Amino acid sequence: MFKLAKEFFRLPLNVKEQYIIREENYGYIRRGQENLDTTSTKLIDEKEAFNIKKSMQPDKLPPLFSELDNYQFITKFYRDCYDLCMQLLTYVAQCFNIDLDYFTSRHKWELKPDNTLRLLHYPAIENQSDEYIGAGAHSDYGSLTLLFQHEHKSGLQLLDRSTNTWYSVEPFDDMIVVNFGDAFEYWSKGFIKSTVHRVIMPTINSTKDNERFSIAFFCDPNDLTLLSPIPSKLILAQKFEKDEHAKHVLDHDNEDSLTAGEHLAMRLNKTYTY
Ligand SMILES: O=C(O)CCC(=O)C(=O)O
Ligand SMILES: [Fe+2]
Repeated sequence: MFKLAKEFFRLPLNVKEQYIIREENYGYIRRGQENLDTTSTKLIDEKEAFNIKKSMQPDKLPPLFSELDNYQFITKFYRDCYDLCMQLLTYVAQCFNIDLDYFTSRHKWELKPDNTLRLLHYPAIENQSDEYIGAGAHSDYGSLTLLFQHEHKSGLQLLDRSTNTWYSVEPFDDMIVVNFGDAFEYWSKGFIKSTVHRVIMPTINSTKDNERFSIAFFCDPNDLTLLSPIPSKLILAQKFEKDEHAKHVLDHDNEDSLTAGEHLAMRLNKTYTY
C-alpha cells in the first residue's frame, strides 16, 4: 500500500487534482483543503491525502489504483482492515459484558456509510516551527481508526486530555495504532475517550528527504446507528462529564436521538473546503 501511495503522491499536482474530493468524501485532498483542528483557524494542514471508499467505481480512481492487480490489492487491504476492526469491536463488547455482536451488528459491510481508507503524505519542511502542522489536533469521528506509519517515521502525537500533555507515538515494526473515535465517547458516556491526536511535520535532514507517509482506515458505524449509551452496567450508572474537547466536538444536546451518520456529516462539514 505504501508503495502505491508513494507512486501516487509523486504525480504532478494538476494530475492529482483531477481526482479532487467532493461531498462523497472520496478522492484527492490537497494541502490546506481539510483542516482538522476546528478550534483554530491559524494554521492549515500541510498534509495531502487520498480517500478511498468501497462504493468508489474504478473509473473514479487514478489509473494507478484502478489497474487490475493494484485494484484487487487495494480491495483486499480494505477488507482486511474492516475484518480486523470487527474483531476488535467484538473484543470491546466482551470487555463491556454486552452481546458480542453489539458493535459489529452496527457496522454492517453492506450498509452506509462506507469506511474510508486514506493514504497520507507529509512533505518535509526545512526546520521545525509552530507555523506548520501536518494534521491539526482532532479526534476521529467514527468508532475505530487503524493507523499505519511508514519506515519508523513518527510525527504522530496524542493528547492526554486530563493533563493537556502531548505524547509522541513512536512507531515500530508491524505496529498498527488503534484510536477510539467519537462514537465510543458517546456510547460510553466518556468512559472511553476519543483519542485527540495531531501530526507534526517531518523536517529535512542532511541525509534524506524525510517526508512521511501514513495510512488510516476509518471504521464508521452505519448511518442510522444511535450514539446513545450502550447497555453495560459499567456505563449506564455513569454521568457524562464533558471536558473542553468533548464540549467542542460532541456538542449535541440530543444525544439519545443523534445518529452516527449525523455526527459524521457535521464533522466533515466543519473540516473540508470543497
Ligand atoms: O497520519 C497520521 O498518522 C494521522 C492522520 C490522521 O489523524 C487523520 O487523517 O485523521
Ligand atoms: Fe485522525
